[in-house]
Amino acid sequence: MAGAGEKMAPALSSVRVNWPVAVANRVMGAVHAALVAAVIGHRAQQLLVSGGKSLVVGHGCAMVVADLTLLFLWALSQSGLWRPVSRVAFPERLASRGLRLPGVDVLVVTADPDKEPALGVMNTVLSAMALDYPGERLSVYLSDDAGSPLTLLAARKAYAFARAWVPFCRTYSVHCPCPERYFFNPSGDLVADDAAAEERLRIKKMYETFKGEIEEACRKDKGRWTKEERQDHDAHVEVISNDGDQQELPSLVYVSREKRRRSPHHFKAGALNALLRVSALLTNAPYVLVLDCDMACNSRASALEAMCFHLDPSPPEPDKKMGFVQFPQMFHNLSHNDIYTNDLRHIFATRWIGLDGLRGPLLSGTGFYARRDALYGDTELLDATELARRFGHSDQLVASVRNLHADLQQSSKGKAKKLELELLEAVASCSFEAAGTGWGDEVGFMYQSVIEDYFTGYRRFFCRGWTSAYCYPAPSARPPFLGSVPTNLNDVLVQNKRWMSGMLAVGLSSTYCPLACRELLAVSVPQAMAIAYFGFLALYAIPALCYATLPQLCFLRGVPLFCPWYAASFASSQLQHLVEASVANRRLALRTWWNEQRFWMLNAVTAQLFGCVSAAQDLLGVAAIDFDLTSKASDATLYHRGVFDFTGCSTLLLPATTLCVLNAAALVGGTWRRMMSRGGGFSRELFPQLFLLSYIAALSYPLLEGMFLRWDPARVPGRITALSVALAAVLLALFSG
Ligand SMILES: O=c1ccn([C@@H]2O[C@H](COP(=O)(O)OP(=O)(O)O[C@H]3O[C@H](CO)[C@@H](O)[C@H](O)[C@H]3O)[C@@H](O)[C@H]2O)c(=O)[nH]1
Ligand SMILES: [Mn+2]
Repeated sequence: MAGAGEKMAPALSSVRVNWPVAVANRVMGAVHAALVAAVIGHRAQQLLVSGGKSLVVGHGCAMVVADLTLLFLWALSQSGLWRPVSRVAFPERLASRGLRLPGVDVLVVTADPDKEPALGVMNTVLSAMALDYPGERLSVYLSDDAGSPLTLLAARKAYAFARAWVPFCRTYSVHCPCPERYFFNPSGDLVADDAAAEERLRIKKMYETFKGEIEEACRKDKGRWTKEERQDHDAHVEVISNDGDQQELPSLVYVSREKRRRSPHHFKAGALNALLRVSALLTNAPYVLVLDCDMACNSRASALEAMCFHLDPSPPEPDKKMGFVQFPQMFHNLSHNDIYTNDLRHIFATRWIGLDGLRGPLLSGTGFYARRDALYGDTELLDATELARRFGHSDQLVASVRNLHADLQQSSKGKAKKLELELLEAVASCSFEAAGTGWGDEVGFMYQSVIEDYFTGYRRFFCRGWTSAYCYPAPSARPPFLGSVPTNLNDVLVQNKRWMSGMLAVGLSSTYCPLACRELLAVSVPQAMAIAYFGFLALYAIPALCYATLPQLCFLRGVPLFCPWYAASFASSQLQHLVEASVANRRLALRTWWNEQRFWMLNAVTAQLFGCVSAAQDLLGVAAIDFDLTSKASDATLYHRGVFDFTGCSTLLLPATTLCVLNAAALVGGTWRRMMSRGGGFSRELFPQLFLLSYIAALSYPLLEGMFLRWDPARVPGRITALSVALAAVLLALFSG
């Protein structure tokens, strides 16, 4: 701490706790906890006085399990609401500090030129090259897992275009570094004077030519490469830039690691680790920015902003050891009526802000600036033999690890060294890791989960005492990065299933369960809870299944299931949800609330349910979890009209459609039976069930409509509808008495 009177340099960032929201969250949390305790107490009492009547006991026990699971998940989720904060970075103060900016290696990953069109990937590459950062300290590495000549060709062309684009962005202080968006979707980023306008037109023409060429090449390339060729190819590294006359331009390096069908490639984490090694040999920057191929920079400021947190020697929380600075995932193709809740509001506009007030948000796969040495783990005291064992047998690589420590603080590395291509390709080969190195376990991005971001953030950073910061833009500021969301239901569910199974595999792992991780519990219990919450998220499938069957079957038989406390705890959980969504949207967010309720229910009995199944198979060693790539090229017309697009939906949707038919049938059948019964009408005790069934019917209307009222090609596939009706009929016949 500076003594009184001592002049302190202005801080590079500030942090403020949002107390009104924190207090509101805590009060609502306390009320909800009390109400749920009352529900569970009441249920237990009912079971005790039931005298062992088997029906009541059966239903009662299932509902207790459902409610305890809900309570467990809810309790874990609360730490992300406890202390929301907002941060501001002051990059303009960096210059006055006289700090040397460290090098940054940008790691961009792509895997499939059909699902990830080359033009989009190149826009991401170009946007990173145009970041507001000294060109000689910025390098962009593109990993192409398909080893596609098209992507390599596109990268060469992109570099040629960057020679005009990057200087243009710098000269005219362009805000949007992504050319496609700058030229065709400008948002307040047009240059004013004539000379600038002329230059803009010239660059735009160049961009159009570049775009035309890429699109033409894509057309020619379509279908030329088989899946087998993409899974089986040599390593290829090409330093596209690095010529003498372009000192100021960031270098661009194309890396296609070797892939062999027999050798596990560990998906994105494997690709990132190959990039870490190649970049260590060439530029060895102390910081890396990771970008998915569809997550383009939308502001040029993020690199300097991130450095405000990494470099500030007197941050507001001096004990923090900043491992990475995470920016939110935001998306350019969101619909106003976001029926698939693609904006991930729950994570990026709520939980991460809350976790930032504890020890920082979780690593989110893309849009983060991380310290290379933190990704490497503790290496400072290791001797040469141990370094070679962990990092692999490359003298140059081991030397780069050593150098990293020598000058982390002063390092301004960036210019690529001249190296033999064989050296670079050797570290990108399958055999390099296969030789029993620590990659994927002790070093780099971790392999044990397909959700490499979640797992790496947790094990590599938080367990080892590193913290993180969340750089969420002010409402008036440009989103720092913009990615793309899947636009049909099947893609969304497949993506969610991967997340759910990957996270649950960590949650259920006897070695890695966050609630049993001593290192983590020692630094922060709330953070362990938050990490565990995501690790167990898929378990929502269990209560969802109970709530989608038991109340329905009991309603048909006229058996009441809920006490009045249920209504109160249901209302309180809805209120919490509405407040969360409204705080995030800065207005009463009824539509967001409704869309999220609906998608939550749908997701629970599809992606989360199948996520549980694949995590269980993974644990038992029956089948490994796969990384199904998300398509970035699906038709978005229906999504933008707010209509569910069921194209391609498969068995993944079946539980949802079956349960929705069951619910509708129970609602109609149960009401009919009550009306026809002697004395007619409902007993008061059945009202909560009547309400629940009606609520579920309203939420699942798009499914019912997609099965029975739509005839367009994007309706629920006929065989899924037929199967659902048959399954629901069997369930009703078996259990409705
Ligand atoms: O074998 C692979 C598989 C994927 N990728 C790349 O990984 C990125 C993410 O894949 P995507 O299909 O877009 O997955 P998403 O579900 O959209 O990604 C989310 O979920 C991932 C974890 O499952 C995180 O890594 C991502 O950052 C996060 O945005 C893309 O650039 C892919 O090209 C590879 O390089 N190699
Ligand atoms: Mn993606």
